[in-house]
Amino acid sequence: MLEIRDLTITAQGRSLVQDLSLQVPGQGITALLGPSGCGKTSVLKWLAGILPKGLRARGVLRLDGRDCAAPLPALAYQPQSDALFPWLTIAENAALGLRVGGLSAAEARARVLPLFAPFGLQGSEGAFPEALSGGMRQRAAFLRTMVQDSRYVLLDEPFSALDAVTRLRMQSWLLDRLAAHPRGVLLVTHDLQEAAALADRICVMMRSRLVTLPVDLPHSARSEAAMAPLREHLKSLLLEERLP
Ligand SMILES: Nc1ncnc2c1ncn2[C@@H]1O[C@H](COP(=O)(O)OP(=O)(O)OP(=O)(O)O)[C@@H](O)[C@H]1O
Repeated sequence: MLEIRDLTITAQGRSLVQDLSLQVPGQGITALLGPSGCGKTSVLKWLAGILPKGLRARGVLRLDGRDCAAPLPALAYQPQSDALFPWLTIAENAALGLRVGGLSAAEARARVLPLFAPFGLQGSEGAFPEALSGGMRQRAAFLRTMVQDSRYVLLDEPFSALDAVTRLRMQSWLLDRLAAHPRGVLLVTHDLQEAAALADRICVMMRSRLVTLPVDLPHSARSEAAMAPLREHLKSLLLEERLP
């Protein structure tokens, strides 16, 4: 279990996140929703140990019941921007996390290349990021994150640049991958449909509290109609939060 306790993030004395406590179980998807600017990305950056200089944080991070400090090798992080290195090929970018983790170039390449076809990236192994569309770059960044063996994965709007069909494909790939290799995912998304389709629990960041909603229905039973009441509930929570 990954736990955040009483996290407060401030910028120039202004509080962005106030006393947030959040748990991410070691299996399944925890979706994190909230109005734009409520601090979701900042929470992920704090977990990843890369909070920008202008922000200050106070809070406790616990892994399996022990206090610890970011960055943790147990966490892989995919930022909102694809953060690919322009001077590396897509295959080299995709293999980077594994290389940092200690694999040789050949071993890392052997792990990432089989994923190029399911990710719709076949043929672009030797290309540089500037030659790819935004959606392709986002998939390359997703590949780089998911191919790592880390126990927890932090995903900041990983499918936002994808067209509807590719997004469904990647979401389905993620569920299959998690079924085969269980790990804990913290997924920041603005997409209520995505949260309802994927998450095992949904956390909504409100100004004064965090609302956590378990989603118990099996993924196979989550038709749009079946999930409509949950989406409406989420929508009303988010609309309520926007009121003055
Ligand atoms: N480096 C920084 N210095 C000062 N303020 C910052 C900095 N980074 C973010 N902020 C502010 O912190 C607040 C939270 O930003 P953050 O990106 O974490 O929110 P978010 O919920 O992820 O937003 P979105 O959903 O739009 O991506 C915003 O008001 C933002 O302007």
